[in-house]
Amino acid sequence: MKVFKTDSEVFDILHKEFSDFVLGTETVPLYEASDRICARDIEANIDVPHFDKSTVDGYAVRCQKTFSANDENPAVFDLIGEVKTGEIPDFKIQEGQAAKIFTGGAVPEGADAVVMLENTVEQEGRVFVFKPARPNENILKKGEDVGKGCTVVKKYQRLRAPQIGVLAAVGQKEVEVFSRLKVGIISTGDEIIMQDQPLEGAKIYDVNSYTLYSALKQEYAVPKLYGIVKDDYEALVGILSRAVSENDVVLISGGSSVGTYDNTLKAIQSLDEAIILVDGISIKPGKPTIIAKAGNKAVFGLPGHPVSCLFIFKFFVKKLFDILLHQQDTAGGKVLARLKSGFAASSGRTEFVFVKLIYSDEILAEPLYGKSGSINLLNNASGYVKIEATRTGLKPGDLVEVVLL
Ligand SMILES: Nc1nc2c(c(=O)[nH]1)N[C@H]1C(S)=C(S)[C@@H](COP(=O)(O)OP(=O)(O)OC[C@H]3O[C@@H](n4cnc5c(N)ncnc54)[C@H](O)[C@@H]3O)O[C@H]1N2
Ligand code: MOO
Repeated sequence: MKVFKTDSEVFDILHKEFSDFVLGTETVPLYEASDRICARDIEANIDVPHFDKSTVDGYAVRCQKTFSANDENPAVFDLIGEVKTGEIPDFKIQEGQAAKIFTGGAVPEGADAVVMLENTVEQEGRVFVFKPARPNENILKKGEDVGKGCTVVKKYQRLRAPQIGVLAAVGQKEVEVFSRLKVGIISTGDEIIMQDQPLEGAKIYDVNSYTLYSALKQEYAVPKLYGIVKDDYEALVGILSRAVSENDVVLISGGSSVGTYDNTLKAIQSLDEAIILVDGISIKPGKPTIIAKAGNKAVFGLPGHPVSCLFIFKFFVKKLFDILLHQQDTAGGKVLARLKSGFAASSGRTEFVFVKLIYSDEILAEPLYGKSGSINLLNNASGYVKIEATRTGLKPGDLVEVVLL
């Protein structure tokens, strides 16, 4: 008899088999690098700032003379010049001297503080300072933001606005990132048709190509459609081999359960260096899922039912992506919610129940009932609740963890 794997066994297999996957890299302009994954540690090759920088408009001085300054007894300085923003001053500040400076200007040598304009009065070549200033006050020291030689962005780090900002600050115009995963999508089944074909007999429109394509667009992936393949072993082998040669991961939906089982499984087995890692998972929905490795490529035989297909994508394919891309778990956020009504779970498998969240005084989770064939179930769902195989169900009022979709 066929032995079904548990969900945690499948996670372990994915880790074991795909952790050493080698990702390609490419160099992209920094403007285009948003959300990309950095391909190497990047060290700053300059200090930021690379000069002592004033953070205010005011006067650069040696601050000791200001220590006892107050409204009645200002410290008095001789104004000896003005710092042009963007230029390193060609003069030095001595005891008792001040130079006018603007925000972002380079603090002249000899000065150890900048007093804010608001705390001073300038009169006939002299500057009166009415408040004490501390050493380094209003100065961003050379290298204080980023020190030369320090790692600013790490390999596998996701580049968001702050990381892009720091790379811009150290003078990078482009950055080496990991290439997006190439993912092929194949739908199978004699009954599946494209939306521009007439809806005759018991044909149905292809949903899985669309849901998978759309879900992949939100991932670190480039989806490629290979169309609908009839229940024909030779045709499937042909398209599957091409898809595997052109992609890192291939997703075939349909034909994975017992009826047409042989086609998908056999087609995968026919691939060069194919190893079937998983053939059936003890979960609901998604039991008839196949996972295989062909060389260093991953192939998924996903259940045909649109809900099961998309759920397996979210639960296992996304997990594989996290492993390939060395990312922490990027599955949805979680919220605690109180069950609005109970439900029975009797399959003997780990069950995932879709729920709609209702935000009132507390967050309520309303279970959604429907079969895995009904895509509108997912359309109405906010997330899902996991029920371990050992449980027989959940009661109204139970506190549950909802993984958001
Ligand atoms: N005797 C058994 N029958 C079934 C079992 C079982 O264990 N024993 N498992 C059921 C479960 S659970 C699922 S899930 C489905 C999975 O079946 P397949 O992966 O073989 O998929 P198909 O039979 O090809 O299709 C199932 C269903 O989904 C529709 N479908 C398929 N592809 C698409 C698509 N691209 N877009 C929209 N809808 C699609 C297809 O027309 C079928 O209605 O098997 C159960 N049966
Ligand atoms: O796995 Mo099926 O997805 O339970 O409907």
